[in-house]
Amino acid sequence: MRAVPQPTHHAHLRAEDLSKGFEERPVLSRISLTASAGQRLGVIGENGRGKSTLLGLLAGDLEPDAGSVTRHGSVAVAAQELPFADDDTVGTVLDRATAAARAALSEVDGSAAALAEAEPGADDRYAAALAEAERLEAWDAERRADLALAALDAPADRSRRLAELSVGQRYRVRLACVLAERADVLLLDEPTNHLDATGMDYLTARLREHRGVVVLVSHDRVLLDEVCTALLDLDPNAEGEVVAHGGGYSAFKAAKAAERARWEQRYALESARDAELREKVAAAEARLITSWRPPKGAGKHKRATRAPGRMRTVARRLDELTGQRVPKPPEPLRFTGPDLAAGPDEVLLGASGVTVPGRLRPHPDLAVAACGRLVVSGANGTGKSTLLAVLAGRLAPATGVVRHGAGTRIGLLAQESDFADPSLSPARLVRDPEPLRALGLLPDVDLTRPVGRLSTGQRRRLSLALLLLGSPHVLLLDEPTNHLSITLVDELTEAIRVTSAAVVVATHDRRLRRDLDSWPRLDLI
Ligand SMILES: Nc1ncnc2c1ncn2[C@@H]1O[C@H](COP(=O)(O)OP(=O)(O)OP(=O)(O)O)[C@@H](O)[C@H]1O
Repeated sequence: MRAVPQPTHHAHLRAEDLSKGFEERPVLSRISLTASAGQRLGVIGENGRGKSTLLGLLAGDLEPDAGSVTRHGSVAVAAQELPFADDDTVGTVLDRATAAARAALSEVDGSAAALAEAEPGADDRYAAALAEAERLEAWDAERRADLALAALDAPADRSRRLAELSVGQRYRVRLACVLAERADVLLLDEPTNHLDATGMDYLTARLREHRGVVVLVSHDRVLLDEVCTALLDLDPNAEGEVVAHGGGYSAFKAAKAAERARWEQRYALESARDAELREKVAAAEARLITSWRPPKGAGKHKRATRAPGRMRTVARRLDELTGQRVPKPPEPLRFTGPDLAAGPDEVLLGASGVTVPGRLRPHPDLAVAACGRLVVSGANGTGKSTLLAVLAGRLAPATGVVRHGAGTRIGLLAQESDFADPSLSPARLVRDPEPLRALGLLPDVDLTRPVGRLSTGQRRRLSLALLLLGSPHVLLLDEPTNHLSITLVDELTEAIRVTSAAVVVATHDRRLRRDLDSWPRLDLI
């Protein structure tokens, strides 16, 4: 008799003591987690902390150096980049996503035929096939996929080649398929990066109603708040442990700040106690050397020669105690926006009548004054990135004119960070690494690693650093929060609010839009 398939609520994911490193560098050390049906775990932490690596291990795409992962139920993954073959199409991804549903339907047909033939055990087989098809809502799989593709504004034409799609479009195709698949365990890496407001609402609703397990890596504070039942913080606490916090991001932020304050307080207290003890020991030692000289031949002489030994024992014991003390709280990377100049002209940048066929429709003219601010908004495909590329002079418009003020420096942070030679390190990409270090965007250890080995967020940090080092008078920021850690998003928001440079931001990030809601807006349609 065939086993009756497990219903979705038996979905379960368990990782025990997972460790993983690359090129002798430990990235994750002894991470354990458990997630059962109905639990939605957000994974957060600084860029390069190992969030994508953890998802890769949970998915079984990466082998751990130690530890194990147990999965109950089917798993669907949307990684930051979708690997694809040259001839893969939207249809290929859809077929893979609906394969289980199609198999379930064909089993229903096969077992129904067996039932009609009165084959032994056919009734059990038919019941199992029906249960599996119902669990997968298999009859509805194609329609669900179409709905998801439409809601996420992903290309629905089955014959479109993936190679011809943008990174964002490919991600949306993959995400739509993952959401339509009805897998038990969903593993999503930065799912909001390429979504507009409609897409984010759709994603949020699907995740909230998912009956299995969700593990998602995200910098999107609103998504973490609205979707997650717990957050796993990969930045270790005072005990060196990685722990999960119940609730969404707002609760976590408060708990994390309180924990950091306690850690700093404890460290200060233990350091003061330690210093006091050491002072006392040093003073006792000094007294011993300078003032206590018993006459030779006296019994006291033996005690005198033993005394320094005792002092050494005390000093050793003190060193041991120091080893057991709470470690110094790590100094987090702190990004401070550099002092950018306001620009040489009253109007630094202007555009009128600018269009690009198929990418950017007519829209109101725009003029960016010195110290000016502008938020560009619009659904996916309305041409925000195209407009920014045109404004930066990287793309020629088909109609209209773009005016750059004389001597005005314009810098663009594009959505994706591409580096021509991935073997070069950040330090080799600049003439002088010191200003790069001073920005506080990359730790020293990453300044000398090849760019191709850095994590996605670390590469985006580098792009941001290179942009700022050019001291632009106008900052054009295309989805600036994508791939960045939440801490840096907060710091960057503050920096662009106060900088003397003019700033144009295109973003779907709901929290950032709220933070910048006093800025003028240009809505593309
Ligand atoms: N294949 C690889 N070879 C060498 N180093 C790697 C490899 N994959 C990841 N790393 C390193 O492992 C660390 C963790 O990378 P990972 O992408 O998991 O981090 P992350 O927390 O997801 O980062 P981000 O927030 O920037 O996306 C980084 O220092 C990265 O450079």
